Amino acid sequence: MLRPSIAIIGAGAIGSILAARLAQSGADVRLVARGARLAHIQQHGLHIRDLDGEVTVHVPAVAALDAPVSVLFLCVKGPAIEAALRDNLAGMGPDTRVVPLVNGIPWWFFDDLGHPVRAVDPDGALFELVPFDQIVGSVTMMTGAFDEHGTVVSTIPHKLALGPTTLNGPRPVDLADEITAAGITLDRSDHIRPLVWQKLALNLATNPLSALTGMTLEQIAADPATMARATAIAIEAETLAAAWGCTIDIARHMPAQLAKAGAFRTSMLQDAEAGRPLELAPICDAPLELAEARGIPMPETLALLTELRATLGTSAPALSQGAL
Ligand SMILES: NC(=O)C1=CN([C@@H]2O[C@H](COP(=O)(O)OP(=O)(O)OC[C@H]3O[C@@H](n4cnc5c(N)ncnc54)[C@H](OP(=O)(O)O)[C@@H]3O)[C@@H](O)[C@H]2O)C=CC1
Ligand SMILES: CC(C)(CO)C(=O)C(=O)O
Repeated sequence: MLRPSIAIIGAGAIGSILAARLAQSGADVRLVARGARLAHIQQHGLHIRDLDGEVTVHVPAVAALDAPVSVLFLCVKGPAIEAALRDNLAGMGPDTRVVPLVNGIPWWFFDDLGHPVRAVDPDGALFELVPFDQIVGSVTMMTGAFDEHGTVVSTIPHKLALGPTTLNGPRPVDLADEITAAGITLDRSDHIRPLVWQKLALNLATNPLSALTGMTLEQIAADPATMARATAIAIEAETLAAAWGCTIDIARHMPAQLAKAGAFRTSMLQDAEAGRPLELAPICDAPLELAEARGIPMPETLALLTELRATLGTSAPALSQGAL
């Protein structure tokens, strides 16, 4: 049987793990990378250490796609999506399924708002670029971080949730075999939206706090004052999700969940430590925008974000485009 052609844009933590796992299982996969990372991957391959051990995997790596693929995974930070897509328009044909493995509120999430969420798609460019019926909804439930040798390290089992963006949207049917063959547990859900809200709540409650304090997830769980702050934000996220018609239950499970995650530095803490812009637009600004639209107060979230931005000052420009 002909296997689907898969491309992954973004050779960071998540893109590298996904590319390596898919390539190891014999998938027809290529990875779009840039700069020194592209040269390194072309010369030395991808180095991954996860629960199955340490491997070097050679994956075809290119600077840009030159022909349509069946499945296009976006593994870049939220604010980089538009440029990544524009650089790779040749990879997107009328049958390409686009799977954004990106934290926060996805740009396609509120098509029923009548206008895009400004924080994630300020002028509707993403709506224009990707036909809605080609998008597969997703939630990334895996972790990755580069160690000092350039190896991507992951310490939890790899898991992805994929599902149609709407009940009529494309189903990730032909992707399921590829994902599971790659040793990634697949949660195939016809109701991806509650999972997106659930993950958003976790990221909102932990990512900015970790970037502000430098704490790992288990350190947040172990520090009563910080955990209380995370819980208050998770409760605000629950109220927000409910205002948009979705019941989620995360705050009371969070201490145990964070303790179990161990010494993981969130992707936002990794960015803060590397002096990179933070992914504030989809994870923080978008929920605040949605809260404003429904008249939901989120004082704890707003206070944290204000403190984080003040701490970062102008030396680390946020990629956020939201009007905070
Ligand atoms: N890391 C984690 O544990 C988790 C991350 N996530 C989410 O997954 C998404 C990806 O995160 P992560 O892998 O950590 O991010 P990284 O910052 O590690 O990787 C992003 C990669 O995208 C590349 N990139 C950006 N723009 C382009 C472009 N135009 N063309 C080609 N490559 C491009 C970057 O290249 P360059 O370095 O040159 O900028 C970088 O290699 C984010 O939304 C994150 O929140 C979700 C769960 C866990
Ligand atoms: C692993 C997790 C859930 C931590 O908040 C994450 O998504 C991230 O680091 O961005």
